[in-house]
Formats: sequence, C-alpha cells, structure tokens
Amino acid sequence: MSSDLSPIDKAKFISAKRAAQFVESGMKVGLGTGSTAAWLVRCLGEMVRDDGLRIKGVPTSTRTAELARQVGIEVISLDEARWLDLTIDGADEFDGDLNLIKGGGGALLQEKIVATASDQMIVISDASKEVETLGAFPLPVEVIPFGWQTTRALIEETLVSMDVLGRDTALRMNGAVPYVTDEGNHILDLHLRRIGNARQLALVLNQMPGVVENGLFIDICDRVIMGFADGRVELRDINEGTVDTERIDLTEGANIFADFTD
Ligand SMILES: O=C(CO)[C@H](O)[C@H](O)COP(=O)(O)O
Repeated sequence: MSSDLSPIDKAKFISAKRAAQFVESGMKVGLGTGSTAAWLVRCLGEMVRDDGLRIKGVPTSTRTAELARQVGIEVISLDEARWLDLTIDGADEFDGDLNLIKGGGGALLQEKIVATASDQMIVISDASKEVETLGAFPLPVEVIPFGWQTTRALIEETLVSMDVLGRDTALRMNGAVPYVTDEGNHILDLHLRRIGNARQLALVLNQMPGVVENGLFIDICDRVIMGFADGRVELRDINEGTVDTERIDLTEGANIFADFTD
C-alpha cells in the first residue's frame, strides 16, 4: 500500500509517525496545519482508536480541526487548554538553529500562538525544508485588510534598510480574490531570497500597526524530526544539541495510507 505514495508523502509520514511517539495519554497537544501535520493527525487518530491514547487536541486551523474530529481526536480550544504539553507542526523552512519560516498554508497566526503556549514544539518535515539561511521560501506576513496597501508600502520601504536580498511582495490570492485567513486577515508573501538577520526582521515587522504576525518562528522550535522516503528519520534537538538517526517501518502506516485520499 505504501508504494502508492509519492516519496515526499512517505517522508512526511515517517516524520509524523516518529513525532507521534512523543505524545502520551493525558497530554494537551497543539495540532499543526499543512500536509505533514495532517499525517500527524491521522497517526494520532489511529493511536486514539487502536491503542487507547487519550489526548486533547488544540488545532491551529479550521482544516485541522475538521480532520482531527474526523479521526476521533477530542478537540478543545486554546482558551480551554490554556497551556499545552506539546505542539507538533510542519514548516516551510528550518535552519541550523531550528528557526523557521511558516505560514505557507496560511495558518501562521494560530500556529505561532499555539506553539508559543506549549512546553515544547516539534517540527516535522521532509529534507527539502532544511536551509542554510532562511528566505528562499517567501515569508508570509499576516496583515489587517484595512489599509493593507499602505501596510505593504511600509513593509517595502522598511525592507530597503534590512539585511535581505529580495524585496518583492505579493498579496496572496485565492483565485480572483485575496486569500482570507481563519482570523479574517490577508497575507503578504515577501520574496526576500535570503534573510540575513531573521530575529531583527521578525521584530521590525511586528512593530508595524497593520501587521498582525509574521511567519518567522525564532527560538520557538525545540526539535526537528526529518523523515526520508526509505524509512530513515533524523531527530535534531536544539536544547540537547543532539542529532540521532533511526528507522521507521513503513508498513506500519498501511491502515492510514488506505484511508488517504488527499
Ligand atoms: O506553516 C504551515 C501552514 O501555515 C505549514 O506547516 C507549512 O506550510 C508546511 O506545510 P506542508 O507540511 O504542507 O509542507
């Protein structure tokens, strides 16, 4: 069954499967958004159904909430949870310090709020997300619809004095209309190519009145679990300074693959 999956989906599944082993009964778990996080939700759903895992999940988007309910995970709001044991989410890029670009799926605001409210954040990914310097992936910035063009002009002006290579910005579209986030905002994608000082850029962007949040996750991620299509998985822990390699049996996903229609 697993041979029907693309190598990239296998790699995503492997990382999600290994990350799910960090989840224990009684935990409140932040559930990320995107195709890799969806594998995690399916893996956790299977553990709830087959192994008696008892968790409360806080989803980071309406999409994830829907999937979590579908697979049998109890869903609660962040306000009900207040504080989480662990958040597991995907990323668009991560660097050697485990700083991230997130928001390719448009859920960066809830993702950052949930990850920040967690004892630990684990990022799950395939190898394509690893970079030396952040910025090849366009940086998503969530902005208030009111005056978004003015906010965009302000951002473009500010980028001139920042340590970045590119300066193009684009309003994210959903067909012919601007993309609207779960919080009713728009997203500007900043094509920066190389972000020299991600920490400073994150602070500067968030000082602008029309900016709600940016997709730079600095010092938030504790561990990256990177999957490979052949079953290898690499675990990097920034606090311990360790890198471990393991192997996951792909046949363990047979039930999940059978249900996979995405
Ligand atoms: O930040 C995100 C959503 O806002 C996603 O985690 C990110 O875009 C990665 O997605 P995928 O796992 O589909 O590659």
